[in-house]
Amino acid sequence: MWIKICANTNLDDAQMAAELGADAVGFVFAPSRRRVTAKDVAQITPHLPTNVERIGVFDSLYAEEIAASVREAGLTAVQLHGGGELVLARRLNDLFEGKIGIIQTVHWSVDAGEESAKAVRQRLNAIQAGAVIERVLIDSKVGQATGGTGVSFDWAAAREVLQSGGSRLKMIVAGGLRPDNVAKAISELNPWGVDVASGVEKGPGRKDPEKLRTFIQNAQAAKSTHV
Ligand SMILES: O=C(O)c1ccccc1NCC(=O)[C@H](O)[C@H](O)COP(=O)(O)O
Repeated sequence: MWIKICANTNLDDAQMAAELGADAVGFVFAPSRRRVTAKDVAQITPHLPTNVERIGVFDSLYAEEIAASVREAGLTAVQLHGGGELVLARRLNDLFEGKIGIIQTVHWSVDAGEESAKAVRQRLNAIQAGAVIERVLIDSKVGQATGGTGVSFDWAAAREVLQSGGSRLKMIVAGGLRPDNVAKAISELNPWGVDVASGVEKGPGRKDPEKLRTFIQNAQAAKSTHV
């Protein structure tokens, strides 16, 4: 199970996540209480183990702007968290000659009922047909808030959508995950990976060591049949 610990704001938290077994650490460049700058992240990334992915979360729709932050901050992957037409992913792929990881966020609107399932299914089909993005992160949208909400979407409604709509994509589940529910999310949705921000914090932008340890242990121990 691939595990991303997101919304890091300081070196101690990012190093702790890596030491406890996270596969990736995330930094939020989108508007957020946990927002960081490329300059901040450039002070952190050189001190992380090279096998840990360093992922920037962007809502920008401008590839050149994102690329400048990637270079300055020493990132290995981007999470496209804004509207994200495939043209943006293609442009980034070209700019980095395929040597950048690209994760596309697809939002599940928790207020939209059955329309959410339909919208996510359409989005997954389009992404799969575009053949430029390999990994998709499904996150909750709550009102206008698109990340770090601490709210989970309807896993029962999502199960069939995620397993059929985009079966060649690597699915990452986010939104309201915590140490006590991550195993249930994995058993219900059988994702390729999981992602968490607020569920392992003691306050915005500050990780809680015990929550982090338990989250990673529980995610690693959960059975997933994803291949
Ligand atoms: O974490 C944020 O504050 C944030 C704000 C705005 C856009 C994205 C943001 N985070 C991106 C992530 O990938 C989070 O891990 C994801 O939204 C899950 O957050 P949470 O529900 O708090 O675990």
